[in-house]
Amino acid sequence: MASDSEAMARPANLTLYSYYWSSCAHRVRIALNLKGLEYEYKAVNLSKGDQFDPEFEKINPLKFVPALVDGDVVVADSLAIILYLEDKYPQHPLLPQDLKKKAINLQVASIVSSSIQPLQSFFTRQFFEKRISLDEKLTSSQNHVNKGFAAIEKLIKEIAGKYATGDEVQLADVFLAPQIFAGVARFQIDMSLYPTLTRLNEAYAELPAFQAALPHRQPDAPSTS
Ligand SMILES: N[C@@H](CCC(=O)N[C@@H](CS)C(=O)NCC(=O)O)C(=O)O
Repeated sequence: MASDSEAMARPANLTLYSYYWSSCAHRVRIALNLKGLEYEYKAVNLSKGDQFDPEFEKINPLKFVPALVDGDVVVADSLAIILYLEDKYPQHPLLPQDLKKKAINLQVASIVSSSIQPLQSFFTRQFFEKRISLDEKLTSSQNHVNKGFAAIEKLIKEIAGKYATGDEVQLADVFLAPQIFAGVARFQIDMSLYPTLTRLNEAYAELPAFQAALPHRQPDAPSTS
């Protein structure tokens, strides 16, 4: 097994299957940037149905982005990918040693990835497409995002420093930044309800690793001109 220093020294051979607008892929882009890992970006155009291509299905049988290929390792699902990166590339650790802080980081990541994003997602909204109106869809997404944000605000209010669980950027931040971005850009969430999250979001905007991961900075983002 490679030691930590070997893993850090070895140039990575990483390919990320991503879609610029995917909040799940956005998380992985931040983690890769924080760890200083270069990667090849392979766009999977979700609006055109590229996720259903049989070639992509070989990479992720669930037909979702993100998926990561690292040499002979193929891993899908943002949390699994980021925990894999954490083990293999320990530079810029995303999980603190402190057990309480570590638990909160995992809890925030899990709230975002299982109790917010799947309920607001394109897939769920598409299922309801013909059954409920556009307004009802937006309200439903907003309710799920607000429920999750209210819980996270309470969870981290006392423990937050410059970032969600202290003065280091950790896993919770990697999951929060894309969810806040999606909350504002897609679901018009009133962030004034969440002063801690608002403050954190302002701090994320200053960080190059977060800036470079933004949807409009990706190679498959539509040109604005
Ligand atoms: N739990 C998975 C969820 C992945 C997921 O829902 N991906 C969305 C984009 S954020 C997707 O690929 N949707 C395609 C579709 O609904 O067909 C993760 O965190 O990676």
